[in-house]
Amino acid sequence: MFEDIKDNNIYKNLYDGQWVSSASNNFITINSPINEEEVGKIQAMTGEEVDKVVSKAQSSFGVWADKPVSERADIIHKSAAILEENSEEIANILTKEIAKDIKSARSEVIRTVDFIRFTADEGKRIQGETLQGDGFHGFSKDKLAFVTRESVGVVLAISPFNYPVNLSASKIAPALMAGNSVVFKPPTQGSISALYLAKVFQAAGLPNGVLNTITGKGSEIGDYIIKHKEIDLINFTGSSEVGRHISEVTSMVPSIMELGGKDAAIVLKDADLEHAANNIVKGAFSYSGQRCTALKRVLVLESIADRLVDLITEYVSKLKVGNPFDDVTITPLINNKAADFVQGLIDDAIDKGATLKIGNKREGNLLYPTVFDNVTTDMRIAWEEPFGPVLPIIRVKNIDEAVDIANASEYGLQSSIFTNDIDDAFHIARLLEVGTVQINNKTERGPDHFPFLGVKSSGMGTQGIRYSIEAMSRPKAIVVNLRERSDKVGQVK
Ligand SMILES: NC(=O)C1=CN([C@@H]2O[C@H](COP(=O)(O)OP(=O)(O)OC[C@H]3O[C@@H](n4cnc5c(N)ncnc54)[C@H](OP(=O)(O)O)[C@@H]3O)[C@@H](O)[C@H]2O)C=CC1
Ligand SMILES: O=C(O)[C@H](O)COP(=O)(O)O
Repeated sequence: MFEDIKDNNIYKNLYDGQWVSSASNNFITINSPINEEEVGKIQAMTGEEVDKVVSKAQSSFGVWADKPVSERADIIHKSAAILEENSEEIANILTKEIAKDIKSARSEVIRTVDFIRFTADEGKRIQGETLQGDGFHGFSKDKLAFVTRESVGVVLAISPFNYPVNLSASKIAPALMAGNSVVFKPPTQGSISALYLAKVFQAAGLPNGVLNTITGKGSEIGDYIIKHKEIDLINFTGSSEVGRHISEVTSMVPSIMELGGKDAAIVLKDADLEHAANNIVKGAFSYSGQRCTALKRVLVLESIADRLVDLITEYVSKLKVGNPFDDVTITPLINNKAADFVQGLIDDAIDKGATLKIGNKREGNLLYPTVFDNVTTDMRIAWEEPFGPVLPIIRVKNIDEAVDIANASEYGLQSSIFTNDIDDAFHIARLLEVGTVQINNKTERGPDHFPFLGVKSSGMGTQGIRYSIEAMSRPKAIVVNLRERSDKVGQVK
């Protein structure tokens, strides 16, 4: 099934329905973060090849957009079935390539199967509408708008390393259901898993040229792709830094961005502390904290802080650390640079007097889960996104202080509130400057048909199955202006 996507472990790219090699002869070796072993090589594509890919996507889009939506849905459903059949092989590649623990890798693939199926069904339900002019002063019933939903053209999908299958499919499938063609630039570390996914869509029967891939380092080829004149919409997930850069260098290109976060868990006096601690530990440490929605700080009322800190420390001490192919939660970070960055945040917190409860142990890029109590707002860890297994706990005097600190972040993805008082929960939820507030649960993106969005530096636009299809399509109004008639008036029964 995946034979044609590589040659001697050098992965090719999907172009016009064929797996092709780059003329650049410039390869990027993908080593496993687990042990540095080579997983494979990918190709650094040239600007000229990018031009060919984008114009192929432009010329192929009309045929796909014209296809009845039911036929598009059949192909998308088939890709879900093919992905499911090959889930074990793809989960294994994922684990090797990004060191995600095998259980989470499997669940990433199966969640993606479900996502694609739901998208195929939802796409069929998305309808236009008709409007009558007389709702607006000065207009009559003789003016009628037929509003349909149209594709936007070529969608550039750029995904991050931490969910190379799921966050790629969650752009590609809705873009395709909306009738667009797709140029897909996967994360370099994650490219191999992502190319498997592209093969799955191709094998399901997508017409040639409707989905094409571009591999190469974002820092080298990224700007060339995003500034391409024939890209009609950019759907990007990644760091706020790169997201901001994309906004700055593109002009008049609609974009959807899911960016970084610094999600806070606010724990009130009456919370069920065991439930809160359990959720906080899962939320902060799954995939070693390399999730945009990871809980990245705890704001706890002083009166219950000792107990909560003890519970969190106890649960963290039980987390298993090691090889992602074993039954562990904490695995090596994506690379040494990422581990150095997290270590810098840990060192800064220690220098400034935070209380280390557990952790601060390192073996190369494997960082043990680390918890700090008594973190103060002069410490970097109070504000910066670690994307690693470290959790700062900040003690607050009251709810107002918790809300102020939560909102002082440059990010605004999600927040959790733990309390048994629904009035307090709603009151605080309304004050928080984030896309989503979770009451009595960890922060998380799913279920995937819920809206997913960030405010401030956490993003723009909204994703989530129906929201994504809508965001990657546009309304078109055809307005009929009937001639006025004076022969009969009034309501016909
Ligand atoms: N809000 C959300 O939904 C999510 C947010 N994130 C955020 O993503 C970050 C971690 O992911 P990471 O992959 O490191 O993020 P990056 O921003 O480094 O990279 C994301 C993607 O952008 C590409 N890229 C880099 N530079 C450019 C450029 N100039 N033009 C076009 N594309 C470019 C990368 O390619 P290459 O790999 O080749 O550099 C990669 O495919 C964290 O900050 C995290 O919070 C992650 C997941 C979800
Ligand atoms: O990339 C991320 O980090 C995701 O969008 C978060 O998804 P999750 O909450 O399901 O882990």
